[in-house]
Amino acid sequence: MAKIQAPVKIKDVLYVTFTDLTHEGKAVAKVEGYPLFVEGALPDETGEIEVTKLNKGYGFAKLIRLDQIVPERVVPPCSVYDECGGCQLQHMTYEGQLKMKYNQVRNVIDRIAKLPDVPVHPVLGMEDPWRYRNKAQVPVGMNSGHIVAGFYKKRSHDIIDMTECLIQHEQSDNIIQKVKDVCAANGVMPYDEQRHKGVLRHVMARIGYTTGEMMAVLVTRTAELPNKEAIIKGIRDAIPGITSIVQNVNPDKTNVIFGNQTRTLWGEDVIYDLIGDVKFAISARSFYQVNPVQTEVLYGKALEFAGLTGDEVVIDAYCGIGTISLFLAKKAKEVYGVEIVPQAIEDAKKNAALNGITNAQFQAGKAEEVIPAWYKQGIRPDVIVVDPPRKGCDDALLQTILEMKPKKVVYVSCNPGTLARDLRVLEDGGYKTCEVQPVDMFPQTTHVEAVAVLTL
Ligand SMILES: C[S@@+](CC[C@H](N)C(=O)[O-])C[C@H]1O[C@@H](n2cnc3c(N)ncnc32)[C@H](O)[C@@H]1O
Repeated sequence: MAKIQAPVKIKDVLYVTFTDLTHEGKAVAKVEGYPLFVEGALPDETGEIEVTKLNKGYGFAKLIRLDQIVPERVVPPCSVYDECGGCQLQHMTYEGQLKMKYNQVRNVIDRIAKLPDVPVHPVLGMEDPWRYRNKAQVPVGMNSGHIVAGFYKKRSHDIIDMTECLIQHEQSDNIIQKVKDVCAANGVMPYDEQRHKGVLRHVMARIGYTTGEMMAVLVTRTAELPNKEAIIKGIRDAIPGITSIVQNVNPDKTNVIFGNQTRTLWGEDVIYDLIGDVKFAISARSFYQVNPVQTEVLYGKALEFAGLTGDEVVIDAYCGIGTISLFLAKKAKEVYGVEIVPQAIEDAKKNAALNGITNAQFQAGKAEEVIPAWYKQGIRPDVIVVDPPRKGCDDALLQTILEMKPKKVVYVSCNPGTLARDLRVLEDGGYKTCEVQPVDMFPQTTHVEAVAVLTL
């Protein structure tokens, strides 16, 4: 194996100044230009670190002590912040988080898209950046004779028992605790991953943010749920207002949470929620945005950027359950949505019907294959909205957009790096990026979404 060239050795203890924060929330300390990534520090802080791992071109170190700290540093309010790994920025003020996310987007728009003159607006953050998630799913296990439910400890499958998660809706905490207690009281054994024995594997809680409807999902290894009727009664008694209790069966030895079989034990098969004035039916397995408050902010921006007057043909590529399509349909002449997951397309069609929307059509398939076929059939969109997964748009789709020449492209992105890469392709093909608006969908974590608008 080639020897790694680095100016430091494993176990070296160094005094450093941190200069930057990576998109994963790790601080960067450079030694003779060689970057070391360190958890728990912030830019401009100084302190002692111990080198733990060396790679070609970069390494890792652990923080021993901080010497000078910055005003952006706060005490993380969550008691299991260091162990859990679900949040990465709780040790930073919310203002500091928004500034960091802005820099992240600005940086790639400058460096990768090569658009230093394009305005990137300040990040649209939340008034209250806590308790925003509408879906919680946690593993269940046994620890010292007690049933525990919580999150996997960083880089392990040890379950941290927790009674609250500060980014989850309060009712999700309640549902998880009560389901755990009721199952324990009725002799339901938690799943033992090592021996592939036991019953209860995961608990999921879903909340309809605007309707207050609540769903509890028990993921079990066996189809049979011991003391089923007592469990249903126990959960209903313990959680007044619950509207749906569902069982999902996953008999496999796997890290995948859900199995293929889902049945409603009591109540409704779905809960409902609203984004703007569009109603969505959400089943146990449906994909649905997890931060409903900021989803409305993000889609509101996409709608504003699309500038619809009612006469436009719109394509929504990577449409999921049609959230953006249905949000736009009320202001457009026609909307065509395409999505790779057939079940999501079924949900999109149901949600269109639920809202009496008749000018939205949906097709299952790859955006990069379906949209060129639509083009051949003579469909000429005025606006194309794309909301791809983290890897960004397929190049074949970008080339089709350049051929179709819609007046506007609205790009919704969960990964600034691939957004910037794709903006460059569209710019080289003749589009102009007018502005970029980052939106904070996931406070306390390092993720940032952004929406950009391009015109011809
Ligand atoms: C970031 S999500 C956006 C979902 C939706 N716009 C929303 O806001 O709920 C990206 C979606 O793209 C879908 N997807 C991934 N690759 C795809 C492809 N090649 N063609 C079409 N859809 C794809 C995923 O299944 C996922 O639903």
